Parts: sequence; C-alpha cells; structure tokens
Amino acid sequence: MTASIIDGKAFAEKVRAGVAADVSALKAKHGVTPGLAVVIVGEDPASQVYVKNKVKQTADTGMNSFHFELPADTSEADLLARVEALNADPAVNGILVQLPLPKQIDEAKVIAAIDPAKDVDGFHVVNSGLLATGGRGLVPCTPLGCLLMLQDALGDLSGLKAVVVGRSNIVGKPMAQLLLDANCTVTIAHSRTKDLPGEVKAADIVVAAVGRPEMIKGDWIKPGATVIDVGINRIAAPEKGEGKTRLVGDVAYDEAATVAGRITPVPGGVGPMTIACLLRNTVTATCRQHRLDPKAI
Ligand SMILES: NC(=O)C1=CN([C@@H]2O[C@H](COP(=O)(O)OP(=O)(O)OC[C@H]3O[C@@H](n4cnc5c(N)ncnc54)[C@H](OP(=O)(O)O)[C@@H]3O)[C@@H](O)[C@H]2O)C=CC1
Ligand SMILES: Nc1nc(=O)c2c([nH]1)NC[C@@H]1CN(c3ccc(C(=O)N[C@@H](CCC(=O)O)C(=O)O)cc3)C=[N+]21
Repeated sequence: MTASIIDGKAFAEKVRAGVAADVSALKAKHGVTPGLAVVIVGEDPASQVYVKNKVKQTADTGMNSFHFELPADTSEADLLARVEALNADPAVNGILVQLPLPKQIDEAKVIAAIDPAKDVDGFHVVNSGLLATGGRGLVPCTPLGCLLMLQDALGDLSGLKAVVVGRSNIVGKPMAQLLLDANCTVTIAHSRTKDLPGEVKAADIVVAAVGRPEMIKGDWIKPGATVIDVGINRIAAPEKGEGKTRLVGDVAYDEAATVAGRITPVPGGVGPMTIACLLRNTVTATCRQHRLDPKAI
C-alpha cells in the first residue's frame, strides 16, 4: 500500500482564506479589525523564522499584526509588564508568547498572566480546564489543526482507536482530549509506555508528538492507519552539502508511507495548519470580545 498524502499546506491555505473572508466581514459590517500580538524573547533562529511566517500570514489575512522582539536577558517582570499592557490594549485581540522562554523566566507565570479571552494558544488553565470539561474556550492550535485534518480525511471519527504519542500540555494532552470529544477510544503513550510498537500497532489513528527524529517505524503501523506527524526536527543533511540540515518528523516517513492509508508530510503537514489555526483562533477571540457570533459575522 502507498499512503495518500494529507496536504497540510493546501488545507491551511483554505483555512486562511476563510479567516480572510471573516476578517473582511468584521471590518465592513462591524468596524472591527482583529489584532494579534506575537512576543518573542531572545534570538533563537528557528523561532525567528517561525515568528516571521506568523507575522506575514497574519497581515495577509487583513488582521493587524503586532510584533515584539525582546532581548534574551529580558527579566520576568518586564515580560509580565508587556503582557499586562497587551491585555489592556483593546486593539489586541490575541496574544502569543513564543515558547520556550529563556531560563530566568517562569513560563507558567507568563501563561497565567495572559487574559484567557486573548490566549489564542489555548495554554492558560482556564482554556485547558474548559477543554477538559467540555466548555468552549480557545483550543491549542496544533492539536486543533490535527483534528481538522483528521476529520477532513476520515469524516466521523466515532469509535476509531487513536494513539497519541507524547503527553505535553501544548500538544499531547489537548490532542487526546479533542480525540476523546470526537468519540475516539484514546490511548496516550509516553516515555514510560511499556510496549510502544504494540500500542501504535493497535491504532487506526496515530498522532506522533514526541520530538525524536523518525522514532516511529513503519512496521509499528497498522496497515491503512492514518498517521499525523507533529514532530519538527532539524537534522544534519550531509547529502545536501556540508553543514546543511533538513526537517524530519517523529515518524520514519518513507517506511510509514508504505503501510499507512494516509500520512502527513514534514514539512507541509501539521506546521502550516498550526499557523492557520492560530489565525482562526484570533478571529474567534475577536468575535467573543465583541459579543459577535463567529458563525454569523
Ligand atoms: N507542527 C507544529 O506546529 C508543532 C510541532 N511541535 C513538535 O512536536 C514535537 C513534540 O513537541 P512537545 O509536545 O512540545 O514536546 P515535549 O518535549 O514537551 O514532549 C514530548 C513527549 O514525548 C514523550 N517522549 C519522549 N521520548 C519518548 C520515547 N522514547 N517514547 C515515547 N514517548 C516519548 C515525552 O514523554 P514523557 O512525558 O514521559 O517525558 C513527552 O510526553 C516536537 O518535535 C516539536 O518540535 C510542537 C509544537 C507545534
Ligand atoms: N507559544 C507558542 N505557540 C506555538 O504554537 C509554538 C511555540 N510557542 N513555539 C514553537 C512551536 C513550534 N511551532 C511551529 C509552528 C509551525 C511550523 C511550520 O509552519 N513549519 C513548516 C516548516 C517551516 C520551516 O521550513 O522551518 C512546516 O512544517 O511545513 C513549525 C513549528 C509552533 N510552536
């Protein structure tokens, strides 16, 4: 079998077109322009590229984009003051503080300081609590993007067996929650799982969010299963020349593609959908802040 490719890049373009249409309706009918603030602390080159993409795509949909680059030695107090200022600014509807943060800053404190109504990452305990109890908060972008691709590829997910490999607060746990809400039977695997290949083999849906290059092998996958690869790992690529690198996922793609029914590539899979969902969340947050129904803008 050769898996069909789930084209996250093309899907993300569709999502962004929907966002752009909503933004133009918000402007024309309600005089509201959504605004997204992205805060980055320090100069990690990978983060810089990613933030640049976000800023450009935000502006492309017609939203206001506010971009703050703070030095690597920024104090926790200064970052908290910046977040407070953004919380108070009515032109800012969404706030994203790029993670990880330098070690002098307590990430949990910063996330807790963001107004939950503007927390477009969905990382605040109010939003994770709402997700865990069936409410309608803001949902983390990466798992939301994965769910949208799964529903687009498979339709109703009811009764399917899903394994999520990884249990981070930003990907694994909210992903498992969304799959549970979609009526999957969900297993969450992690570094202490006893028989990881066996757990993966049992699943109709595999979501890999481990952060280990090509760890999930082709012969672990159930024939015909749908594989969503969240991992973004930059590895050395001597075949491209000295000092060159390339991106790979957490799944051994070439092997897995001979067994799976459908698979997301890296790059061009989950990554672009994450950014599209961030923009979608910003529109959702804007509508709620203005007491508008997002379905009837
Ligand atoms: N495409 C996108 O938009 C995004 C991609 N990512 C990528 O997704 C990946 C995961 O990110 P994130 O969740 O933040 O990572 P974390 O490092 O926070 O979590 C990794 C998880 O994988 C588990 N794990 C580690 N090693 C193993 C192993 N050998 N076997 C089984 N489980 C293991 C860990 O288990 P334990 O809890 O026991 O330690 C942990 O739960 C990374 O590659 C990251 O770059 C992340 C965010 C967005
Ligand atoms: N507060 C916060 N929220 C995040 O959502 C967040 C974060 N911090 N820190 C870092 C991770 C990582 N992440 C990515 C999103 C998109 C791509 C993406 O678009 N990737 C392209 C490739 C980009 C390239 O070529 O380098 C792709 O997969 O096709 C990558 C990584 C969001 N994160």
